[in-house]
Amino acid sequence: MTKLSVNINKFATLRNARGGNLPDILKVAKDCESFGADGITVHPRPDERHIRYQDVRDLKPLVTTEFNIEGYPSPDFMDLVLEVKPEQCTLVPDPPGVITSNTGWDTVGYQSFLKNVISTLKAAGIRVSIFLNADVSKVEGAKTAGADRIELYTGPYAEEYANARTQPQNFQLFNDYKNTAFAASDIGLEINAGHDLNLDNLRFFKLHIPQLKEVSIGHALVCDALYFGLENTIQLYKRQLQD
Ligand SMILES: CC(=O)[C@@H](O)[C@H](O)COP(=O)(O)O
Ligand SMILES: NCC(=O)COP(=O)(O)O
Repeated sequence: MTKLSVNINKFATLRNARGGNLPDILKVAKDCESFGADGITVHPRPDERHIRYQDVRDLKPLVTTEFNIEGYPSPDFMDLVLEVKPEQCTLVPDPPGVITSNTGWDTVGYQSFLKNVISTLKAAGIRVSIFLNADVSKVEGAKTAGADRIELYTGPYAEEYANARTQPQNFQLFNDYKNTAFAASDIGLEINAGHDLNLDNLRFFKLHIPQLKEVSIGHALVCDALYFGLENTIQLYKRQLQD
């Protein structure tokens, strides 16, 4: 079964809208775990518009499943991750101020930078995943940089999946995801995926990428929780991830 890591960024967005502590994201994280989440993901951004650096520190002793911290490896981010020591760190090439993540790493151009960052994280015992587009040509660079896993950036998949309902013959893009996943697993990289996954598109992805270890899902899951409740929603997502 593929693991579900719940990204709790959007709960922090709601909390920050009023400046108080509602919802309490520490309680949210604990509740997600007790409702069945296999992990908790956070993506502290430089402007701290949702998850704050202090949230990450406060979450660490409470999270009993897998803690996954995502972000661009700036000096501040690296200090935080090395202090908190999550089970997994997912490196994302986001420039500061981007609305949301929108591409994977150029593992060729950033090879020596990634190698350096990844060796530092791995020396601290942290598993490293790197955010990658569905592009076979970037897979080898992920391996030589020292990553343990890749996280397939599924934003374009989600967009194409929605269109493919009316024009399934146009769903060529999915071959790129399959080829990238198989090329990665052939050289010993494990496969995560995330971004814009939802209750419509998750099952198809899971069924066609059998190596899928873990997905991290936030935005759509939080939107669904408004209608179905958090516990039901987590169970609905988990059902999509069954073998
Ligand atoms: C790497 C990735 O795809 C996620 O972290 C996603 O970008 C969520 O971040 P936001 O909640 O800031 O949009
Ligand atoms: N790594 C992807 C993630 O954590 C959540 O992305 P989204 O579901 O909020 O688009």
